[in-house]
Amino acid sequence: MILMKDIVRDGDPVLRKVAAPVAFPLNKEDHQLAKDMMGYLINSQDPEIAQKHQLRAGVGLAAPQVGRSIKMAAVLVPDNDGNIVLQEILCNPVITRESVRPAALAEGEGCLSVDEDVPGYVVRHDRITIRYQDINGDKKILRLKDYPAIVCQHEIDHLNGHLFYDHIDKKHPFNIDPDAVIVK
Ligand SMILES: O=CN(O)C[C@@H](CC1CCCC1)C(=O)N1NCCC[C@H]1C(=O)Nc1ccccn1
Ligand code: NI
Repeated sequence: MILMKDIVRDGDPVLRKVAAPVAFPLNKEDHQLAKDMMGYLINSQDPEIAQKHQLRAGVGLAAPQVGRSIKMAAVLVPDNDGNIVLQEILCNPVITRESVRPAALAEGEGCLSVDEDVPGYVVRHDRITIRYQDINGDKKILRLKDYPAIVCQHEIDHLNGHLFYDHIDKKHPFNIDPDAVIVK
């Protein structure tokens, strides 16, 4: 079971590396890691389990955040009513298309690997197309917009050594294109 103590924090170089592609079939260790990463998200979104184990609720987790520099991330994305709209293990994900139109979370972003708050709009793309392989190595395509698109961009960033605050305008953190979608 992954706990907060297993989550690597900003300053550790692993968070700034470009992670290595995963090979299929996944070896036992990487297959178990995928299960454990999704398990963390499921546990963290259950108030009782999260409270018991002091887990910060998360909607995504990338392998570098648990010290493994491989291109694998788990996403478990609820809508505002708490219904799961995206549950997937993204292996070797590549964003093949991205809208010109920007989007940002109204509340800004945080990261389980970044303990301090960094205020400001994290400017991303409102719509993206992702090509990836699932846990079995099957090639998949995802076309996403708004919140699920933002979550996946945050996770794919981790696999390429980027953190959310890299996308905040230092001088004008709350400046954003008037055409941007502000996602609640
Ligand atoms: O790389 C992955 N991470 O760093 C975990 C992050 C990923 C999200 C941040 C913005 C887009 C993706 C994460 O989930 N959070 N960031 C820090 C604390 C809050 C938490 C969160 O947004 N929780 C949440 C939201 C809705 C419903 C349930 N829980
Ligand atoms: Ni993160």
